[in-house]
Amino acid sequence: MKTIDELLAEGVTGKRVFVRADLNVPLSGTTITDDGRIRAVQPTVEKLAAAGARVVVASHLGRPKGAPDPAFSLAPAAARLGELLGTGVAFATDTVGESARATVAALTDGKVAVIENLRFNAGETSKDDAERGAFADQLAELADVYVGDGFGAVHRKHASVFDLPARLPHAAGDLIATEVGVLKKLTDDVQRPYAVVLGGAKVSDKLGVIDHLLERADRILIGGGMAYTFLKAQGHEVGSSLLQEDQIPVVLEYLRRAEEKGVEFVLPVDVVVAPAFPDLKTKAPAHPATVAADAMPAGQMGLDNGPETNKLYASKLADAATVFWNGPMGVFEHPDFAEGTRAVAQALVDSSGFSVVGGGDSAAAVRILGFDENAFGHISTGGGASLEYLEGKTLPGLAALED
Ligand SMILES: Nc1ncnc2c1ncn2[C@@H]1O[C@H](COP(=O)(O)OP(=O)(O)OP(=O)(O)O)[C@@H](O)[C@H]1O
Ligand SMILES: O=C(O)[C@H](O)COP(=O)(O)O
Repeated sequence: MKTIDELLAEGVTGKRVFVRADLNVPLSGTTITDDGRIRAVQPTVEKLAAAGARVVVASHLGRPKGAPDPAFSLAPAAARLGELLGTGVAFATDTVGESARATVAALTDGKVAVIENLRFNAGETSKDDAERGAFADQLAELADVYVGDGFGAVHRKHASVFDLPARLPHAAGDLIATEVGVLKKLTDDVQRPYAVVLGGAKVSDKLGVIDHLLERADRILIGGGMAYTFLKAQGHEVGSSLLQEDQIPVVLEYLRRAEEKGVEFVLPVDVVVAPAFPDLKTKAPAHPATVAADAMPAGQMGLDNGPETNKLYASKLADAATVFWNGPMGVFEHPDFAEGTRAVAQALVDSSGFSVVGGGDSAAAVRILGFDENAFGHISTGGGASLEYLEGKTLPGLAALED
């Protein structure tokens, strides 16, 4: 992969450089609750601007349905990037339309523009090569050079991640270089015991990584929304908790293989439940109750690990030489369900092993809960992306940058 410094050495002054970032930040309305992913791409944008490039920053945000949706506008992220750069940024209210073309045409050397959410266009995420390609062609008209630096999205075979770099001279940004450098350590030369903590809400996306981890990890700790498919598979009531019912045979097989291979597979022994998903805007009291994991009342929703689980997980992480953690242990955005996530973060801070925290919300969680970023070995901007990297999968957004 060409590095950004090699690209700069070739000269970018006056060139339009398209930076595919991952500005998929957590929002409460239009307020950014954690700007970590914006700060993570800032050095690449600054380097390019300082070298006189006309920088066009693009990203997805959330999962809109291929059409404009104000709830998923990138405007707040663009404004924050402008503040961080100290120069402001121009903002195009569409992605490849009149506003984008005019905004990019008006850029002068060293200035930065952000275009609207890539996923407002069906072509971005289309499974049809031709549809994706057609959208990539439109994006390519906005730029002379492509820089891939949205590590959090490199596992997506999307137009801006995979098809666009094939159409333009390309390089990898500094964030991608750093992320890949750290994750390589976990695949090439992992120090043992190696513990992996998995949680979060993208259960169907992430269950598959366990197949690979059973060959690599010494301990696998499950929490968050992922736990309930396992508890259900063991025959327990899970009420209205997040559940991937069709994956029950798969997770039963994981449990069987873990036993056969001597991989310690740890599930919650108690959970915090509530009658409904909490209101994250008002943070109104959610009426939580702690119950044993094998005695969840029907009609209740599991929203966090319980205190006994927190102690158990801390003990399993205390002597780990390496820990990879993706996915919050509960709905940490609400104070009634933040303890499980806090407990895992604290266990990593207390342990002397090397810890990697990966994922948009996981990384946001440790910062929002007040932990010092430097207390962790590495905070990755990629959740699904880092898991798929660890699985050894070919990541479309990295493959597209190689040549
Ligand atoms: N028991 C649960 N039920 C429902 N949602 C949960 C539960 N536990 C955690 N979550 C939610 O999971 C979300 C984060 O999950 P996700 O899988 O997106 O992790 P991530 O760190 O953002 O990774 P990625 O970068 O791949 O998105 C949080 O918003 C949190 O509220
Ligand atoms: O948050 C993430 O993991 C990345 O921004 C990718 O988002 P996606 O899972 O919606 O593709």
